[in-house]
Amino acid sequence: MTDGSLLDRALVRLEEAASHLQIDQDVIEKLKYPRETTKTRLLIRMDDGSRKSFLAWRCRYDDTRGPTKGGIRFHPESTIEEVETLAFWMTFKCAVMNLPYGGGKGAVRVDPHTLSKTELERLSRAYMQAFATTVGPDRDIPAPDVYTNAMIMGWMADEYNQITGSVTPAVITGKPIALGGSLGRNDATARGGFYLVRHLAEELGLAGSHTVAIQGFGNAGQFYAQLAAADGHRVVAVSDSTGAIYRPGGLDVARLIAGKTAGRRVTELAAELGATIIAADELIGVEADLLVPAALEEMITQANAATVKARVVLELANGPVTAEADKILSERGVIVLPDILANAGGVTVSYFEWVQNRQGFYWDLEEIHARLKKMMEREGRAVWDIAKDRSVSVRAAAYIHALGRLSTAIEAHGTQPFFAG
Ligand SMILES: NC(=O)C1=CN([C@@H]2O[C@H](COP(=O)(O)OP(=O)(O)OC[C@H]3O[C@@H](n4cnc5c(N)ncnc54)[C@H](O)[C@@H]3O)[C@@H](O)[C@H]2O)C=CC1
Ligand SMILES: O=C(O)CCC(=O)C(=O)O
Repeated sequence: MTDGSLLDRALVRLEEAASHLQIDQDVIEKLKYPRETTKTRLLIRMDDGSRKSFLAWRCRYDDTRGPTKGGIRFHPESTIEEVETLAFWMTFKCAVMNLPYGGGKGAVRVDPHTLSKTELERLSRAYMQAFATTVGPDRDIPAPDVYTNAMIMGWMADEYNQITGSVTPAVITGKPIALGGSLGRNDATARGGFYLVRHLAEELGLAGSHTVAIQGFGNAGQFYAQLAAADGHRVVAVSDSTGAIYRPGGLDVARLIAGKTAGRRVTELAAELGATIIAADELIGVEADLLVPAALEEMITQANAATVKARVVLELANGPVTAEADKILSERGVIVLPDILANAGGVTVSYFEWVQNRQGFYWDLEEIHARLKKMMEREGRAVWDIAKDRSVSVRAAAYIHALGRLSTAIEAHGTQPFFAG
């Protein structure tokens, strides 16, 4: 952990990108602060009849390029600062991909694993009751993030419809297919990263079969493992919040996923998969060509960056590499494909879901995959070219790419006052 808040540390990337562009200072001033963050307490009835309250937030960081968009996280350590930083990253992610959105994010401070299904449903519905006037298909569109999923999005969509007396599927994305969810949203985050790596494989030195280590084995991590294994690569290490396992010859991904789906920890699967249990942090330094952080922020830091052996880091998580770690990795020739590009497949297919909801006409899976691939390749190539032309990191290039679009939009809005919360 380094100085300043998580948002201060994230803003370093904005300042770096700004130094490469002729940007009006007003643009930077606008992007340095969240436009609006609402905090509330959700009071829900527990199954034993008691009442319990949970802190909850929704941040609309910047809506210059369109309604704010971003997931809702349920995590015991969520903070307002984390929500605002995640919303800042969403602002840049949507701009990198040229999606017609600004950035937002939400969270509830809760460990959802301690709740029964009915308590979880009451909490999800309470979140939507609290933020029903914040969200809206033209205002702010939530989606899943850590420890939330399609079922929770379905409850929230249903609650919104009951409150407004309408059927408005475009208010939230990542819904169950039966409620207007899009085909292909489930694996979109991983698939976007997978398309990016495949497109840049030659440049990254990853052409042909390679080995992969994945930190975090949830939505993003599991689907990445599945896609990589199906493409002939070896997944040699994975971790979850309780530990990590390693097998240089490759793990049986199908059995791993089946085990996790049955509620087991990765370490509980080690023996039957012929894998060794290693310390969670050791996963960062295992022998693998590609390291995929797919858990939480600030996992690769000054303290462990020098142990990374991979030649490429694909950030499926948001903010997994600190600025100090970035520097160490860059000095060691490790290429980092940054979160605002690498994990943008999720929000891109969320955008497709919103478009389909609004037009009332649904695409087949081939069309979703083809559109996602095209967009990841187009924006990925543009970012890569900026990195080469300007001799900057891929992260700096992604911020430059996004900031160009954001500043054009902010300037096009003119001198109207804006309000920062
Ligand atoms: N789900 C989505 O569509 C998107 C997710 N992301 C980001 O991807 C990351 C993962 O999100 P999801 O896969 O959706 O969450 P998830 O809730 O499905 O899975 C999270 C996984 O991380 C593991 N984990 C938690 N703490 C850990 C730790 N300290 N060490 C190792 N593993 C740990 C959990 O055990 C779980 O396996 C987050 O940073 C999220 O913001 C980014 C874009 C879209
Ligand atoms: O799918 C979305 O709208 C947002 C996903 C998200 O929260 C993220 O990309 O971090």
